[in-house]
Amino acid sequence: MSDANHARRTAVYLLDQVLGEGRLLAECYAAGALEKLAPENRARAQRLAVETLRSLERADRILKKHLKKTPPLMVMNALRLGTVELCSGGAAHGVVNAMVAIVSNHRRHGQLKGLVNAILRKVADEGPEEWAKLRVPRLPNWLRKPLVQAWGAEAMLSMEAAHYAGAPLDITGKPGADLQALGGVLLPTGSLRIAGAGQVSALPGYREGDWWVQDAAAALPALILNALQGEQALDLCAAPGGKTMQMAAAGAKVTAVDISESRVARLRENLERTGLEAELVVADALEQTGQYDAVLLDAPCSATGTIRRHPDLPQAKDGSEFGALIELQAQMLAHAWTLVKPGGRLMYCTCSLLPDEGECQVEEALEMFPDMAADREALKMPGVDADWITEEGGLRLRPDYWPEQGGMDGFYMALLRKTA
Ligand SMILES: C[S@@+](CC[C@H](N)C(=O)[O-])C[C@H]1O[C@@H](n2cnc3c(N)ncnc32)[C@H](O)[C@@H]1O
Repeated sequence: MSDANHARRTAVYLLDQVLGEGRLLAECYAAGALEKLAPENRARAQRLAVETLRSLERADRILKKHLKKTPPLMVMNALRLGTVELCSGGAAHGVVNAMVAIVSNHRRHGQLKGLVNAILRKVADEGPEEWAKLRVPRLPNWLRKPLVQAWGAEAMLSMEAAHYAGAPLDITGKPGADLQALGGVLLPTGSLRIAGAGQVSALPGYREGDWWVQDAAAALPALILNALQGEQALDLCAAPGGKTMQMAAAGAKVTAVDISESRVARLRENLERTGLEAELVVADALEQTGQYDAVLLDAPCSATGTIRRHPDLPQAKDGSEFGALIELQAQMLAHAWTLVKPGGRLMYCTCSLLPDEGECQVEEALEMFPDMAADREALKMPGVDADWITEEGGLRLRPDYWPEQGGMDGFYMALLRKTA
């Protein structure tokens, strides 16, 4: 099998895992799904799976016309991948033959190769023209409904357009690092944005540890917390460490806590590459003790703010985990508050679009703790629209913000000060 077909076959496997087993792509990669591929083919398989998931609704609409009944999932996914490739400029001959070969090699479904051939030939003829007329893919209803309720139908369509457009590469530089060789655009909040970056580890300054990958929205919590030279800072739920590195680079003495050993290993690698220092602790944030000037809690959440880069999430999940996450966030926020020195501050944030994981958590904490006050002034900075500041005093970011610059991740953050 050619390299390209190997990548395609792996992409079909990844689609089977996401759509059949409810697994996230990151879980599949961690379990070794890409191990047998050469590095350039890994990137190719990932890109094919991600593009197919992002365009799933469009592919299904085109295929529906040609299918009398839904074939087994593996065959359906091969058809989906073929359709996405054909409708985004793939050469008909190569794509059709590849998908036929992949299905014909399958132990149980090999006999359906004729069906795949017939359907993809039709798609090759008619699909590309139809594709352009189809609507921007919508989120599945389990997620669309609460988001429409929170932000309205019009905002939902803008967010879906942002999800479909995908995300550029944003990086955070070490203070004083010369990032000119990277090109890109300096965003008003200080992140550097690079379109069509290619392989990250091949970019100038990566090996030297001059910068790290971090969405512009994800860079704001540590900027707003503003841990200073010599301050004791605690990063709860820290891995892979974007915010730990920001605080360490600012000169704070950082303790970084995360429950996942493998994710802390990634955090350690990131610190080694960038030459930054932090004390690393593999533990449950709820067990952490001590008193700190600045605490950052990037609580585990639905991650619904990251769909631009993770289109697998709405397809693999169904919302059944939300209740437990919301409860855990409330517990973590209350515990984090006990770790803040009088006169100190807590940054609470989540990469979620759901108010239950952001606005509501802070609203309830403000009611519960009389010594807690939300600092609105700290949220004002170039590039941040005053309208994004919320009633309870947090900052709401959405993927449809900064549309001309290429959007941003969905995020919520609030800076909570403890009265001395
Ligand atoms: C949103 S990610 C953190 C991203 C990180 N702050 C950054 O900027 O790179 C959430 C993290 O919470 C960690 N986590 C989940 N439950 C935890 C717990 N009970 N205690 C500590 N960490 C936890 C996960 O392992 C995961 O690394």
